[in-house]
Amino acid sequence: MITFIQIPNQANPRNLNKTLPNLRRRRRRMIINGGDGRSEMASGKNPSQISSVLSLPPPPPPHATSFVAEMGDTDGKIGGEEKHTVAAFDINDFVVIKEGEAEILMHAKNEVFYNKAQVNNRDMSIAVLRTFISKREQEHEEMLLKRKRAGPKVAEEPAVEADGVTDSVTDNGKSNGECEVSEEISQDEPCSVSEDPAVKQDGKVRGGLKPPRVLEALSASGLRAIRYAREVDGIAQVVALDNDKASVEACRRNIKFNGSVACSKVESHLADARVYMLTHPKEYDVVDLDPYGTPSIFLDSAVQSVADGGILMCTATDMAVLCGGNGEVCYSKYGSYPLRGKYCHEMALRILLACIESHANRYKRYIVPVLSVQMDFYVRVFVRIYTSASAMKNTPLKLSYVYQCTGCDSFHLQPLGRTVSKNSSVRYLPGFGPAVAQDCSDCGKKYNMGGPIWSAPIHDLEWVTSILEDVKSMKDRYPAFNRISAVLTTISEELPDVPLYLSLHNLCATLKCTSPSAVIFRSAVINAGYRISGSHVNPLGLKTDAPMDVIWDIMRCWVKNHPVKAQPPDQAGSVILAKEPILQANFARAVASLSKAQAKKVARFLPNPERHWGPKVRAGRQITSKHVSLLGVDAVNSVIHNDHEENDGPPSKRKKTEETSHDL
Ligand SMILES: C[S@@+](CC[C@H](N)C(=O)[O-])C[C@H]1O[C@@H](n2cnc3c(N)ncnc32)[C@H](O)[C@@H]1O
Ligand SMILES: [Zn+2]
Repeated sequence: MITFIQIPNQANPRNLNKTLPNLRRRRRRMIINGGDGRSEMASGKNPSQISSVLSLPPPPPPHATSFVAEMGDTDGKIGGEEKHTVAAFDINDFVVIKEGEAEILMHAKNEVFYNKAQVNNRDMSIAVLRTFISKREQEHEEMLLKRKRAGPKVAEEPAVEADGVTDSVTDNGKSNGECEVSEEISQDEPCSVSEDPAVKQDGKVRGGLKPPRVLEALSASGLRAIRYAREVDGIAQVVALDNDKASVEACRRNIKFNGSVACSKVESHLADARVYMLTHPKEYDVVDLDPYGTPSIFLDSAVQSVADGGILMCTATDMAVLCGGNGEVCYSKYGSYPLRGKYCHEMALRILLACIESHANRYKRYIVPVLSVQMDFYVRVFVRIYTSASAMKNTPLKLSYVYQCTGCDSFHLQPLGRTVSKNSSVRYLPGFGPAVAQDCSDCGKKYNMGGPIWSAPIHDLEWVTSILEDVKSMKDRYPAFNRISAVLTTISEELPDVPLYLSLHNLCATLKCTSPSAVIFRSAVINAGYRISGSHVNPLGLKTDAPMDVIWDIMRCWVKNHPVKAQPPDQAGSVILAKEPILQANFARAVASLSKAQAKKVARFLPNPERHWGPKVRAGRQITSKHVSLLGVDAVNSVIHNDHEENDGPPSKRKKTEETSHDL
């Protein structure tokens, strides 16, 4: 049985109309090719299913019942020359999964990792990649202008990048997925990679700037790599690695299945990503790490493989580790101690950033985060990487330890370093400490100390605005449009310089009082002269620059009007309430107590689109009852009892999920 599964576009079902011209074009190609085109195989094997998804009349019957791909050997050699073959396979063993413009073949045995829920992750990455490409061009143009202004000598220099490659490319007049060479790629020809990685598809002249090369270091089925190649204009090449033979075979099959643009741009190699990245220093403008669980073992080589000004995109799904489930494990992997505060998901992002910075610093490099997202069951950060021994000295200013009270959850940050400026010179010194007394000044209990975390901004708000605008301008091209635009909207309103957030519910739990509404609490903070915003990480999270004693004073004033039952005197809440407030809180509604998005009723947080929207166990692993903590009782039962309708992947193929079972 062959099945065609399409990830629905949450934004607009009309997006299917966009697919029609492509399909018609492909169908034409199928006829030219004698009915053996790749995408048509699916329609050929099950015309009614394909047609029902795409509302087309049934395609002509195929004359082939199996698809045999000739793609060279899989000896793991790295380099573009070797022939890639995949053994003959029977199309009947596969289902076709469509996400964005990519279609991948998933084998019934499901030996290769695929998680539908990661569509949010892939869409967000595509959005960042598009913005990266346009910002990079903008920066290059500004640099050329600067050179020109600097004087004729410099201006006359050719627009050549550090490694001396220039390019001037002409348009082939076709967009991704519409390349005329479709007919030329016959099944017995190997997928070829563009000889010149500088060749661009969109034909824009970029004044000597090479189009970017992307490394998808942990590629599994190649879905992500293929989406990058087909959906993002201006990419020169995507190299997809995996150290698993079945994944590389699947990736090569999928590259071929996706037609000429994928074939000309995506290369797949069997390789240990760590070795590959180490041996390709500063070669990739974009490096994407999307591992099972922790990325920690890949970071040292990844930061070396990114070109100057390039971008590293990195996922971590070991949230239990990053959120303090096992502090010592987190320390061994990331070099930071996590705390189990309500803000732990943001702390996870900041631990990952601090860890990447620390690896970058080893090579006189440093990071600039452009977007850092906690979504679904993982964190994903997008950081640019630069080399500068002097800029690197600023790192301790961007890191802090966190003191968190064991009684009332008040938290305080202590930066690792500080600077003293005298005339034009700057001295770098250790931070002053301790930032807090031995016992909590609010409730008298001890502090736990965590970190160091990245305490500088985790997003570049100009980037966030550009990404959001770009996403909105092509909403039909993002299957997860609703979700990613909601996340980006919330991020765009976050206070950029406040590292962690408070939980209003947690404050009230400490005092055992009823909760003011978020609007009333936000008004009191604003009326006291401080700033406050939401957090994309938690709908109940509140970021503010008001110090903890002001926050507690506001709550003391609230409790005066909303009294609580008497509690034992040694409890943190009782100690806090025993003090008279210094500040008299004003709860009158402040104009800015609702964010712009809230005022306009723009979606900021969305529920998961369906059940079991979560991580998966490692490819090929059998789901057993021990995965309950990761996947939930329903999901495990549905797999154990073969209840395929409950599953969000291909029937009986849900055996692959993440090893990180224990990680959530
Ligand atoms: C979570 S999956 C990647 C999913 C993929 N990025 C996507 O979006 O669908 C992780 C992949 O990393 C591969 N992998 C694990 N360790 C590796 C290593 N040292 N080098 C290369 N690949 C590795 C695994 O075989 C697996 O296919
Ligand atoms: Zn306390």
